[in-house]
Amino acid sequence: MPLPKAELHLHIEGTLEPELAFELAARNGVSLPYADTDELREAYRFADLQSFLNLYYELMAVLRTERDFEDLANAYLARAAAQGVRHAEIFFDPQAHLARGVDMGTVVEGLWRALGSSEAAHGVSTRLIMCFLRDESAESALRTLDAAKPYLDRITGVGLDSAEVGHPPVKFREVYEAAAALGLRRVAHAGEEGPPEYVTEALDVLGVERIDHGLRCVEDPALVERLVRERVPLTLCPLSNVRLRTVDTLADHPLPAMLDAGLLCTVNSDDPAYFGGYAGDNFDAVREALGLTEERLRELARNSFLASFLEDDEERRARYLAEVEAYVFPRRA
Ligand code: HPA
Ligand SMILES: [Zn+2]
Repeated sequence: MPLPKAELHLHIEGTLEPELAFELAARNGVSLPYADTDELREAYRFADLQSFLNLYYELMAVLRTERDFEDLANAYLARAAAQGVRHAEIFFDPQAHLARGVDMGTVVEGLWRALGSSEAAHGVSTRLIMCFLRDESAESALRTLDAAKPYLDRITGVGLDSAEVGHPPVKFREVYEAAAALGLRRVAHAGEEGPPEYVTEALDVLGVERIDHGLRCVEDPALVERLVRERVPLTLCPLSNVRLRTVDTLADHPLPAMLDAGLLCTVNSDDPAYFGGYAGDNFDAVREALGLTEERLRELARNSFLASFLEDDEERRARYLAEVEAYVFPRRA
């Protein structure tokens, strides 16, 4: 049995495995510029965030119907459950679909068909977080929030993703204020490729409760001190960092130093179909590469539930936390 954990940084569109991409392409009569799954996998050599995003947006062309989004989410939930994920807070990128003529209802209803039955089908509780694309305009983000209004009973919060550098959090002040007024929780990607100042701005201007990635906070000791003091969770994605070249190798990842500093770190998969592994694979990889002790791994799992948006179900959070404390690591060969 794998260590129980929550996944807090997961783009549902980034769970599109090559096999499912080809299946959906055939179902929808969409042609992909790759001969087969092997040729597609060959394209998974990224120089940076943008080179990944180009492929990520290109492959979304196969997602057209409610059933496509349902199948995508079910495939993710099954894989996540097998790796010990008990609770998943799932990002989606509506603007990328609206731009292709796929409306908000198709996306949210389709995802919900899987998320609404996830506890029964997979034993995984879920939340949905709608992300704004930061390389699109602030007006587009406001229109997207407006389009989501009929579905707010299914959406827990808002996030901010896509190309970071040159698109500081302040650009989205207005839409985050509007989201807060609607009772939505707030998170944002910051400090993945962008500078530590973007982390500070996301906290001070957007009022976010968690920072997605936040890796580059380590360049600013005063910021680290603040994140520790205010117990701001960071949703780290170690395999993503290697694939997008934000760290050279996993052995160079600052996760151990960040934990030593007292930061509330969590480990997540980001876009597992593209970056070489799901949540459990990320835990295994950091354990191996960084020599994390069982108590450090337990701390990461505990942090994931402490950082999750389970305020409306504290009983469940307590149950998950108890599972973490009771977990017995298997003997290693
Ligand atoms: O890792 C990421 N960073 C920013 N935007 C994204 N959209 C999907 N994955 C990512
Ligand atoms: Zn991400």
